[in-house]
Formats: sequence, structure tokens, C-alpha cells
Amino acid sequence: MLLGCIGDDFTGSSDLANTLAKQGMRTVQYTGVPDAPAAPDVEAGVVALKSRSIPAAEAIALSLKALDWLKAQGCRQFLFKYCSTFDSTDEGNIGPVAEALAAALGEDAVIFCPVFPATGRTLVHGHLFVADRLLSESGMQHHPLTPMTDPDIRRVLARQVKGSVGHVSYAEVAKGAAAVEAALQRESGAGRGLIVVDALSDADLMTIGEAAASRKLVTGGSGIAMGLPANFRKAGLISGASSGWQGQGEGRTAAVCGSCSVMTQKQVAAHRQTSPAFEIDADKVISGELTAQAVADWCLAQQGLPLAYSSADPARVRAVQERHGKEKAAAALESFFADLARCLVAGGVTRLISAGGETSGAVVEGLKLGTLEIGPEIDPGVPAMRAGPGLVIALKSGNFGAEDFFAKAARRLEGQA
Ligand SMILES: Nc1ncnc2c1ncn2[C@@H]1O[C@H](COP(=O)(O)OP(=O)(O)OP(=O)(O)O)[C@@H](O)[C@H]1O
Ligand SMILES: O=C(O)[C@@H](O)C(=O)CO
Repeated sequence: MLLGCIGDDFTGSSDLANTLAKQGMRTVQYTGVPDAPAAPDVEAGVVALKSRSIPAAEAIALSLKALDWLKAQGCRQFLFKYCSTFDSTDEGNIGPVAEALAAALGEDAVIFCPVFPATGRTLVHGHLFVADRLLSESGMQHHPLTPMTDPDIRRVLARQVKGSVGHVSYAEVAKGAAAVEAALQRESGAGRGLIVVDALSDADLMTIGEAAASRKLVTGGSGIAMGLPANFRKAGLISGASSGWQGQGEGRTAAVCGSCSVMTQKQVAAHRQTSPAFEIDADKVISGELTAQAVADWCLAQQGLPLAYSSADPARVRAVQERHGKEKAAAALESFFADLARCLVAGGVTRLISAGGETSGAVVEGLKLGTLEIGPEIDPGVPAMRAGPGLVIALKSGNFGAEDFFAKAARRLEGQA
């Protein structure tokens, strides 16, 4: 294994694995820290953690454990993947985890670059945009667990870390890899070793990747991985063999969705126009009145692609959180989705689509999925994956995918182009 990656959620990890696979690295995603060695042909390993919204100390401990495993697989470089919208709170977990990994690796110039142009995330003057809106006006200010109300990533990071935050400007990135390398050294030499790096395009990410060739640790969204495989290729270390992934023809498809993000709500609305959809009432889940088995039975009785969703607009989410408490509501819904996934698979579902990072984490853990083999891309940031001989799965980050995502994912999982 050459590149060892730690993802702070499950959908984000598959986003990263998708980027690395597209760039020609043989990539595998692991659910949590494996307790056995990786297969010898894996070139990039992504250890998916569910550490985005847990207490910072726990996120650090888990990430360091993942780092130890990746080091033991022989990795030469390490990547900490977080959300392209920098989902975190002032307590963490991006800053504290990155600082702990940097200390463990002895890296004194750590890149922070959440940029993912294919999904509209760009960074300039240290400010993160989603399409043409500042992060704080993009809908992310209403995120149920990590509302993002400050678009200046330098300021957000500074509130999370012990060390000092530096910046590499867009003007420097535009000058090329040597200029970025020099700027990283300048910032680190001035004691600002946690360095936010601007980027607007895939070409900028390739430049930053080239400049990061000798860095032990880089951090960012999946975009920061774009330029790293080229360094290994240049060194003659990548085999270029194809993975031979195949879709799942037999069985049935179902979709589950706990994401409340703006894009997901559009996808749910589009799906409802043509296909069966069951709205999960959060209050009834929390009270125990609605069971996962009942929802699974409903799904399994439908023709076409059934979708079970709890997605709601920010006002309804807030009302549920006020009635029950944020953590209790999230825990109840996530354990419901884990049960639902188990019931669906037990009922014959072989192609499962899950939307939402926390939701997908619960689904993957609920199904006890171990190693995920990366297949073709469904939409930017979302690959089809094989979880075992009888199950293929797609994990969609909240804001990813086109409006017809659910139907498209079903086709890809079946093996259609
Ligand atoms: N109807 C609802 N009322 C209150 N909370 C809800 C409701 N539906 C979902 N939630 C909670 O909202 C959160 C959604 O998080 P999740 O990570 O799954 O989606 P997301 O935030 O859109 O995705 P991502 O993190 O990938 O962008 C979960 O904690 C879930 O329990
Ligand atoms: O980077 C992203 O936006 C996604 O991979 C993700 O992590 C959202 O949960």
C-alpha cells in the first residue's frame, strides 16, 4: 500500500476512494480499522471512520489507530479526508485530528484544502464557496449536526487548533507546484504549519498534489487526492491494472435516506414524482411507534425502486431536535436506518442505496460491511461499490448527485452504463 487514507465518514471515504480509483490506483475502502493485513495488490487504502461528529478525543484516538494500521501496511504518504464543506464545530474534529496525525508523523507543513470543483466547492482568499455562494449562505449553515456559519476556513480552523494557521494564496497556486512548495515552506518556517491552500479548479489540485509529493500528511476533501497518484506513477510505483468490478444483476434494489441537505431534498422530491417513497416520521421513530421492519416490509411490497426517507426541511429538523434533543434524535434515527438496512438485506435486497454521511455510517456498521471494492462512478463523488458476493452499495454524501440520483444509482449498481 502506497497511500494510506483516513476518512471521517463513510460517504466521504467512498468519495475519496472514487477519486483515487479514477486516477488509476487500486483502491479499497475499509469499514473502521481492519484487524487483518490488506490484500497485497491494494495501492490506496481508505479507512472509513465515523468520527466527524463524535467527541474530539475519541476522533483522535480512532484516527491514530487507523494511522498505525496504515503505517503497518507500508504506506509512504497519508491523507486525512474530511468534508468538502469542512463540516465541523469549534471543538473539532478536523483541526484536532489533523494536529494529532501531524505530530505522529512529524509533519510540520500540513495542507488543508477542502476544494472539490466538480461539486462546486472552491476556496479563494481562504474563503470556501459552494457554487457561487459563500459556505455560510449555501444551506450548510442549517446542517443538523455541524452548521457552518463562517466561510473563512482560516478562522474556522484557528478556533479548533493549538498551532498557528497559515495560508497559500490563489496567486501562489496559479504560479505552479514550485511556488506552492516554497509558500508551504515559508508558512511552516514562520511557525504557521497548518496551512489553508486556495484552489479553484482540478488543475490547481493537480498543482497542489505535485507540490505535496514529499509531505507525509495532506488533508482535505477528495479533491486534494487528485494530484497524488501522479507522484506515485512518476516514481514507477503504480501497476495500472484494472479492478474488474461487476454490477449485481440478481435481486432487488432499495434506497434509504436520512440526509436533510438541500440537494437530497430535491432528489427525494424528484423520486417521489415517479417512484414509491415512504416518509419516515422522526417522532414516531423516536417514540418507537414506527419500526424498521414495518418500513422494510413496505419497501419490499413495492414495484420499482422504493425509497424510505426521513429528510425534512431545516424548520422541521429543528422542531424535532427541540422536542427530543439533538443527540437523542440523531441516535434514534441512525439506529433505525441501521435496522432498516438489515431488514432490507434480509428481505432480498442486493442493491442498496444510502444517502447521508451519518446515515450511511449507520447503514454500513449495521450491515457489518468490511471491505468495499470500488466500482464505476455514479455521479461526482459517489462510486458504486461491492460489499460482498451478494451485495452492491452506493453511499451518497448529502449534497452530492444530480436530481435523478436514486434512479441512476440503481442502474449503475445493476451494472448498466
Ligand atoms: N426528520 C428529521 N428530523 C431530525 N433529524 C433528522 C431527520 N432526518 C434526519 N435527521 C438527522 O439529520 C442528520 C443527517 O445527517 P447525514 O450525515 O446522514 O446527512 P447529511 O448531513 O445530509 O449528509 P452529509 O453529512 O453527507 O452531507 C442525521 O443525524 C439524522 O439523524
Ligand atoms: O467531501 C464531501 O463533500 C463528501 O465526501 C463528504 O464528506 C460529505 O459528507
